[in-house]
Amino acid sequence: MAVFTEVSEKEARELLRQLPLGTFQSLRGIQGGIENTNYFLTTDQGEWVLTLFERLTAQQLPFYLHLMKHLAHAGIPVPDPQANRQTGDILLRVCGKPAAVVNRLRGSSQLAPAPVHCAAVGEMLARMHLAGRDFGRQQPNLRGLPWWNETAPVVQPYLDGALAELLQSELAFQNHIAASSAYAALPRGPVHADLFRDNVMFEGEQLTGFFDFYFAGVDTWLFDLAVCLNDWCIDHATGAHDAPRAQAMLAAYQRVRPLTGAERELLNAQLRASALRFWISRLWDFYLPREAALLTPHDPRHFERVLRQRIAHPLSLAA
Ligand SMILES: Nc1ncnc2c1ncn2[C@@H]1O[C@H](COP(=O)(O)OP(=O)(O)O)[C@@H](O)[C@H]1O
Ligand SMILES: N[C@@H](CCOP(=O)(O)O)C(=O)O
Repeated sequence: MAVFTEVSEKEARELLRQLPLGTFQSLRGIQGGIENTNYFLTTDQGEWVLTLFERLTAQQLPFYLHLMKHLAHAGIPVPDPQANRQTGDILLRVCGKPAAVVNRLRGSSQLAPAPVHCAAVGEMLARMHLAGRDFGRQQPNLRGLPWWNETAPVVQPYLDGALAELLQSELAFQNHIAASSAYAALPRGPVHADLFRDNVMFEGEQLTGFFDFYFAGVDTWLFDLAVCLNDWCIDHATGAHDAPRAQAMLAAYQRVRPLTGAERELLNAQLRASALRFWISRLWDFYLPREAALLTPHDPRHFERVLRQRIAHPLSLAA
């Protein structure tokens, strides 16, 4: 769980004076998440989520917050950042840190998804990709290939020989893929880039929202789909793909936006890329942790297993 910065009731009341969200009732630190400080903030008008950004800067944040606003206005169920009543700003400041207040989504995470949940995620993901096409701002995926190249040498000294070798060889493979003409042909746009089970809300089988856009960026749509397939459609104990869930997600995605030839060709390379991305970030969080009042780091070995599975058993696409 993560509360890196303690927010007092006084500071919350002060914040609410800037926002048209009613009067303070309660503030509660949220368990879960590893990047930012999150609180549930309740007023007489409803429930909100207050996020203090711990790593992201005031230069990076407008992309995420305006993307959420853009998608919310396009009818995609995502949290809508609330604006300062006087300045209209959606990037706020709390305890000296950049901050945002968004509406609290209904529902809860579906941590044991069935094919029907994977299909709902696939369909909404494709709708979100299409809705992002006319978003005007640009910011790369900050956890993309340049960050992997920069961070792998930092974590490598902590790994034994076989693991270091896997890291190096996969990174070399991904650099090779990124230089290919098929990769250049992949459709791109704003992507979520971290749409794991814990970043989607469901009420029963109904998807009620995508949230936590703070790893979003412009990247290939296929990478975003690969992130989802590697989390929603695997057996968590082994990392192996679960065919009914994977096919449900792929079919639902493609009913909205069929994959191009280049995407079909590179699906497995991007599944490996997504496993590598989260393996590196988990190694980084594990071996170079930050201080937090409430924090449970994620297990890096999980994505090492997922990567090995993706290399050994490519996923086949139905014709
Ligand atoms: N808009 C929201 N609506 C409802 N719950 C939310 C919302 N944003 C965050 N949460 C809750 O807070 C938890 C942590 O948020 P998350 O964005 O995943 O943190 P982090 O940015 O640190 O990864 C989520 O698991 C969820 O329970
Ligand atoms: N989903 C990533 C880590 C990012 O954490 P989140 O709580 O912001 O989704 C992982 O599982 O490694």
